[in-house]
Amino acid sequence: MSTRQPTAFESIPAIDIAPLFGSDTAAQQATAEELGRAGRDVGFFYVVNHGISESCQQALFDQTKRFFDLPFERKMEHYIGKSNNHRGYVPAGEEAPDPTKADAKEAFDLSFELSGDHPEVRAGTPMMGANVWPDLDGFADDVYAYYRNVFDVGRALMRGFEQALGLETDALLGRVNEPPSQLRLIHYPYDPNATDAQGIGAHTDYECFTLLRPTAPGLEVMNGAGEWIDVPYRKDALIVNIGDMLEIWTNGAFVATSHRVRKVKEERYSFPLFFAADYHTEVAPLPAMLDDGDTPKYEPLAAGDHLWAQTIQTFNYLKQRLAAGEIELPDGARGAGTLGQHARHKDDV
Ligand SMILES: O=C(O)CCC(=O)C(=O)O
Ligand SMILES: [Fe+2]
Repeated sequence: MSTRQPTAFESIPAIDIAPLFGSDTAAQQATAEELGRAGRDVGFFYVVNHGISESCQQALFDQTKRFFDLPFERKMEHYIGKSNNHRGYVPAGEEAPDPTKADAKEAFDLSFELSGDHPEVRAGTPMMGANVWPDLDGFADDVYAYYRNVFDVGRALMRGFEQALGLETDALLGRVNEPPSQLRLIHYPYDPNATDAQGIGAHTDYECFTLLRPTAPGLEVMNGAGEWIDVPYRKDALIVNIGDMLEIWTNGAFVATSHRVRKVKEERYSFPLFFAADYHTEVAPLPAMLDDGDTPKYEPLAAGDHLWAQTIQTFNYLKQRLAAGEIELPDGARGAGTLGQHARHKDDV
């Protein structure tokens, strides 16, 4: 696959997205163009003036710390392997994108909340349904309040991308109604002895894009020259990166940039919201993204099946269910880490 690479960038841009929430159409267009440049050249950028209050973010941090500070047995009461829609506590070692290198992290996974009588849930669509919540005062309210806010920022960005790409209104956002968009609460514990352990190995994200709020430095992204570039910590920003689905929709005009988390000397939390398309969306290069004579560079992908297949191949409890014949890989599933820029760089990292 010969798709574009990001440029040999040395830093990632910051974009003030306040105009996306206002009514000044010229300012909106200018912001959309900045988003477009960043999506094409870098695949990563900070967004500032995103509108999520500090108190909302602080409540998320406080609740997350309270949860991860619980004894292991209490956390395991919410073990993700007890859930039938992939919600709950992910102990260190459970998720292994590269089985030869364990990530030094634990996590708590939640997603778009759907009630048990929703048709998708009744139909048994993977990963759809209700969240699992620990019995901690205010945890569900505070964490889901952040979810709603960051999801709304994602919607505003999706609109901006439509504009940046010259697409019709709803060409992208019309496929985002009740998506399997996960919010992960991630904890990278401080371990002074594990100096060369990775926090999280190199990868691209599977969805349209990700909105990340870390609490400390450690994130690195790979530029078009194959060099790892540090993403300095900014308290006032969310970090946005393009994922596989937007790379495919744009026929490679936007790049899903590889990234990783290196071990840092401090305890670190991070909060990625993976902004996905609706489960049954077919993601394929959009006709409007093909110039005359261009051919699609990507096979179509079923959004939800792609997420589910990648998840099955990277979580131990799901690998076991697969081996036991309790679940099946969706038809046409791709191997883990075989798509986009990451697949091209895989041997370099
Ligand atoms: O923790 C971070 O800064 C990044 C996490 C990440 O890349 C991911 O979970 O996909
Ligand atoms: Fe990621």
